[in-house]
Amino acid sequence: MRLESLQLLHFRNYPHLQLDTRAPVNVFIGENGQGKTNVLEAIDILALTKSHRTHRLAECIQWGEQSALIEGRVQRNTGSSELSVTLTSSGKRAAVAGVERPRISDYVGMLNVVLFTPEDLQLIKGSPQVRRRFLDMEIGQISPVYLRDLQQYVRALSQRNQLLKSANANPTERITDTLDIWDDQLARHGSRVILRRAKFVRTLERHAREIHSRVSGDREVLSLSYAKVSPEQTPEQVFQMYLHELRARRSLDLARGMTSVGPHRDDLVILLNDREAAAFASQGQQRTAALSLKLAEIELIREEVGEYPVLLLDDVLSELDPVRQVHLVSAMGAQVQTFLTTTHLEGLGSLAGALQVFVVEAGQIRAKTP
Ligand SMILES: Nc1ncnc2c1ncn2[C@@H]1O[C@H](COP(=O)(O)OP(=O)(O)OP(=O)(O)O)[C@@H](O)[C@H]1O
Repeated sequence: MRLESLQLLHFRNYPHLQLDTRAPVNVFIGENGQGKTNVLEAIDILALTKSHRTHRLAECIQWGEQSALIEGRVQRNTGSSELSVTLTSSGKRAAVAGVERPRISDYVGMLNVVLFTPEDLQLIKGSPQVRRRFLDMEIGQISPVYLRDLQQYVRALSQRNQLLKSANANPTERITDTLDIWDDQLARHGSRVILRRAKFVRTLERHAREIHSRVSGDREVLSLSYAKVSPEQTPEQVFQMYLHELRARRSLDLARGMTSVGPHRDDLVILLNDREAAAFASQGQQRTAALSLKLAEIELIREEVGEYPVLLLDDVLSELDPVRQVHLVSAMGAQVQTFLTTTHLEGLGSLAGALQVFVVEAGQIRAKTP
């Protein structure tokens, strides 16, 4: 798929921007702080209605303005569509061809993106939260059902935690019956989230393993596992297992006033040659593993949705050594439309014919003619 045009209104440091982005590789070049990342952030929001930089989308509205608008035309095998996301201080609205989609899960997936930032190099070493977010963002864009299950899970979790806290503050309160109901709700939604993540991780592993073996020169085998759940288990089995764990930890949860087990605590475990990469892999090995996971995501989305996603690379080339750069660059262009930010064009020579270079300067962009 391709993002053919992008329009911004009062987004970050862009009062107004209109870009023709039909080229296979769109490069945004400029000094620091000029607005390169802002463009990728806008595309990320257009795709996912979320920003990788902030949870508070209102921060993206240009200072002094009331709202921001991101619009883009997406060309897919099935046809083209006009997408838009409006940000205001009170929330966000997403629309297709001008018609609002009140449920975000009915919007996400119209434009698929894989974003790779220097922070993604922390995927291996970072906290479990980073990896959970990675899973949620990626599964969310290929499965609207997953997004709904996750939302319902988060709601049930917050209710259960409130109940635990109030019981903790007031030990004489009888809450067993109510807690039984919330345990059931939590296990119902949570088991769907767990099973979907386990399935995603299994497919991701298949792609990542092959890519990693290539990038590491056949020296390393990458394996992934998630929450000790096998994708072959039935929903009922996972439900019973999770419910059992919730019951087993009930007194602990009551004492702590919070839920100690479930998808909000699970981790994606990444192994290199059967050893946990976070603990044992060198910096370089961790970078290779992160790169393999990102490239695997591209393949996985193609498998799931039938065409390649758009790749967004935020200042990541300069973070990789020449060997890893070559692997990343070889994924770009012909089939995978790519948007990247950089301060120099080094390393992109092989893509010369596919490049459209945009020069970014203080919230203004001009297309550089070859
Ligand atoms: N809400 C906003 N309104 C107006 N300007 C903003 C807003 N948010 C951020 N900016 C401005 O956007 C600029 C940063 O843009 P961006 O992060 O895209 O830079 P960059 O070109 O990617 O830089 P670097 O190469 O350092 O990453 C800063 O000058 C900042 O002041």
